[in-house]
This record gives sequence, C-alpha cells and structure tokens, in this order.
Amino acid sequence: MPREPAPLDDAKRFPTAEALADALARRVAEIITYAAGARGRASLIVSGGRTPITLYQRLAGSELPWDRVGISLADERRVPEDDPRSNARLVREHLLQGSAAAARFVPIHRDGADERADEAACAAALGTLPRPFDAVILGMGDDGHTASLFPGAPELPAALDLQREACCQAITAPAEPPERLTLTLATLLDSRWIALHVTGQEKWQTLARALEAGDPMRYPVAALFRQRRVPVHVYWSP
Ligand SMILES: O=C1O[C@H](COP(=O)(O)O)[C@@H](O)[C@H](O)[C@H]1O
Repeated sequence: MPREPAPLDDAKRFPTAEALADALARRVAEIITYAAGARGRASLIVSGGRTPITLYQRLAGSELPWDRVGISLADERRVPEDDPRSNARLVREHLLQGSAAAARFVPIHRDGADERADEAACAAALGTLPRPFDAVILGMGDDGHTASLFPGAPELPAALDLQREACCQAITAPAEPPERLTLTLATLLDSRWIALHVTGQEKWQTLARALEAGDPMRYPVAALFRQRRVPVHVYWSP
C-alpha cells in the first residue's frame, strides 16, 4: 500500500548552501518581479539569523524593480538597531545593498517601546505593505522555532492561535536575547508563497522530527505544515 505523501518529499534539496541561495534568490526574484508588474507593488518578508546572509547577498545583486518592493521582517530581537543581534541591522547590511537599496525597508521594532506599544508599532508598520505578502522567507532554529515562535515561550499559544486578530506578538524566547517580537502565525500565513530556508543535517533531522511529532507547542515550525492557506516550500542543503 503506498504511503501518504509527506511535506519533506517535495523539499528542494541542493548540494551546497550557495547553490540553494542561488536558486532561492532566483525564485524570489521571479515572484517579486511578477507581483510588482501585476499589482504595482510587492511585499517581501524576510528573517534574521545566520542562514540567510548568502541569500540576501544574492538577492541584493539581482535586477528587480526594487523601488516598488516593500521589505519587512518575520521577527525581530527587541534590541537597538545598531546592536549586532538586530535582524534589521542584518537586512540593512546584507540585503539593502546595491540596487536593492531602492527597496522600502519597514522595521517592525520601535526602540524603547514597551511590549504592547511595540506590538502596535509592528502592526502599523506591516499595514503599509501589500497584503497578502507576496513572498515570506522563514528560517528555523535547532530547537524547531521559526520566526520568533519559540517552544516553551509563555506567549507561544497566543502567537499560534489562528482565531486571534493580533498581527504581532511580543514573546519571551528561551534564547539570547529573550525579548523578541514575532509576526503571529496568522499574519505569516497571510501570504501568497512561503519558503522555509534550512541548512545543515542537524536542522534537517529537527525538521523531520517536528513533522513527525506534528506538535507546534514542541516544534513551532510544525504549525506551518498543519494548514492549507498557503503552500510552504522547503529549501534545504547540507
Ligand atoms: O533567532 C532567530 O533564529 C532563526 C534561525 O536563525 P539561524 O541563525 O539558525 O539561521 C531565524 O530564522 C530568526 O529570524 C531569528 O530571529
């Protein structure tokens, strides 16, 4: 008896992280170029961490109608933008370069704001971008978190609750820095296309375990695969 198809069957696998970055940059460029042509403006949501740096460099070197593209973040560390841990800083340093400097970057964190004010500022910032988002690029941590949807965070159930209207959630991560801001699952899924960008054998094993367990409280990344609103494309390399 044939077995049921599993999400990782369709994962796009590449021999190297560079080959992955090339292919993902090309796909994002096609999607954004189409969206800007068809609808006049395009929106791109990106992630922080170490994994996407090569991708951002590839994208920055791509010919896109950048002046019609709004870029924002799936999550942020609630630190000043000049802090080396800031995701906005990463985007400015690696993505908003060359012709991509013409894109409109919309930071989601307002320095000095308390949690509720920061959530409100995040929602207002995202409100300036075309929705559904045209492309969302997510990463995944070794613990199965994606964006800043961290296992064990007290605010995780609220952030995953698809019935809530909240756009952004301040969240306490069991990682450095603990003060985070994340787009809620409902907001992330308000997208036309999502890529999950994962490198390394260890993360592949984590993702396989997450999908097998299917429990978003233990492995929040699993929540992306328990919905039918938007397809999630896994891009992986060792
Ligand atoms: O803390 C974060 O971690 C994840 C994964 O980061 P990586 O360094 O393992 O690539 C990232 O997707 C998220 O945006 C970031 O805030």
